[in-house]
Amino acid sequence: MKVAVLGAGAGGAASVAELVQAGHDVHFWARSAETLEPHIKLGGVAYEGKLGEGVARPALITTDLKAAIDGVDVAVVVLPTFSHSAIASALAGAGWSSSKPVVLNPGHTGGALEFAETFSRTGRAAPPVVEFSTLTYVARKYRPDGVTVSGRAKQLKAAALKGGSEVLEIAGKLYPGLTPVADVIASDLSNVNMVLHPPAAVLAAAWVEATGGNFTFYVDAMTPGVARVMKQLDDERLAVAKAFGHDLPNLVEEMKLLGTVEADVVDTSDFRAAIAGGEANKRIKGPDSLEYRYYKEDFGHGLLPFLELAKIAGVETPVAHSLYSLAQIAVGTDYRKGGRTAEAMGIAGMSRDQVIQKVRAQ
Ligand SMILES: NC(=O)C1=CN([C@@H]2O[C@H](COP(=O)(O)OP(=O)(O)OC[C@H]3O[C@@H](n4cnc5c(N)ncnc54)[C@H](OP(=O)(O)O)[C@@H]3O)[C@@H](O)[C@H]2O)C=CC1
Ligand SMILES: CC(C)(CO)C(=O)C(=O)O
Repeated sequence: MKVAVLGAGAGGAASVAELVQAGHDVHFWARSAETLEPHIKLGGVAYEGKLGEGVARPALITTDLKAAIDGVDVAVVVLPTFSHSAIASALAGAGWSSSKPVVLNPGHTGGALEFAETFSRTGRAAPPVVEFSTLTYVARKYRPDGVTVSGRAKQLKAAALKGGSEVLEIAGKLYPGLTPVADVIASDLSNVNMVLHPPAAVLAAAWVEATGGNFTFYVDAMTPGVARVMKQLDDERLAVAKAFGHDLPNLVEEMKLLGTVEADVVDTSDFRAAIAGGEANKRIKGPDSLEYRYYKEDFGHGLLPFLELAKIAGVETPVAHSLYSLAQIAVGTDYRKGGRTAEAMGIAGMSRDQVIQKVRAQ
């Protein structure tokens, strides 16, 4: 397939590596010349880890969005989710067709809804949008022209707004291992980062500020108290999902499907042991400051849309509220500004049944 990969962070670089290896004709786009320059110099993306080792050479590397999407069958957005609205506007402006699929890898919580809402506000019908519940990789860019991939999701939840099974099939050809779920609310609420990051982000904020993140986030900061808060937050997530008609696995079971908790873990209620024992995440350091995406993205584009969905479903979520409020104060921000509100997702004022109807209408 002819694919535009939009984004040159760790996820975008890993995607280029996997898609080029699989024989797809890849156009690699990023907004800044500075980020792309090392890749242009190398002629591609150096990769190591779960995808093997080598240099993946896409057909085109460019900051010109029009050139990147010219003639492609599908666009894959591999960017922090706080940029989904900006990329939706940019794609609409660059002439993206309303009939060609866009894959959000990941969409996290509310990605497809926000993307479609922003695109349609430009006056054109939104294209089919497929969202993944999380990124297909655990990956970091330790060098400017390359990526280290320590995990590749085994089973990953995905759903589409418009186009249904047809566009999910296209996404599945690009990224084997997708598990289609009933609707985007089910994939929204399967976003593990929304549960995995906020408890330690808030409870270990002093540690982050004092050390610049010199501790392991999923081992050192996965203390018994953090794990207890995480478990309660996860129960709230499952309750909201249930109110929308979805029986979802708990966080540890979901991470087992992804492969970030080891397959032989039996006690899925012991969050601390299961998560700290995961090989893919084990060595990942804490955030270097309160500016890191765990503080921005997982609140403004994680817990915020979650709280909006919980409100619509009429489910109490005191732990999510507490973490959200404390993070706002600690970070000194208002997550609603530019955040994924109900309005941004195009579901403001809707009842639970109206939301279900909206996401299931093909
Ligand atoms: N990495 C991982 O292991 C995991 C990541 N995820 C999620 O996957 C997504 C991608 O993650 P990852 O690739 O690691 O993120 P990165 O932090 O590596 O991505 C940074 C890139 O995003 C670009 N960017 C930021 N804002 C915009 C914008 N408005 N328009 C265009 N480009 C933008 C930056 O561009 P520039 O260089 O110009 O600043 C930069 O190149 C995130 O949602 C993340 O939470 C989920 C699970 C695991
Ligand atoms: C470490 C990981 C992959 C957790 O699974 C993550 O969520 C991230 O870096 O954003």
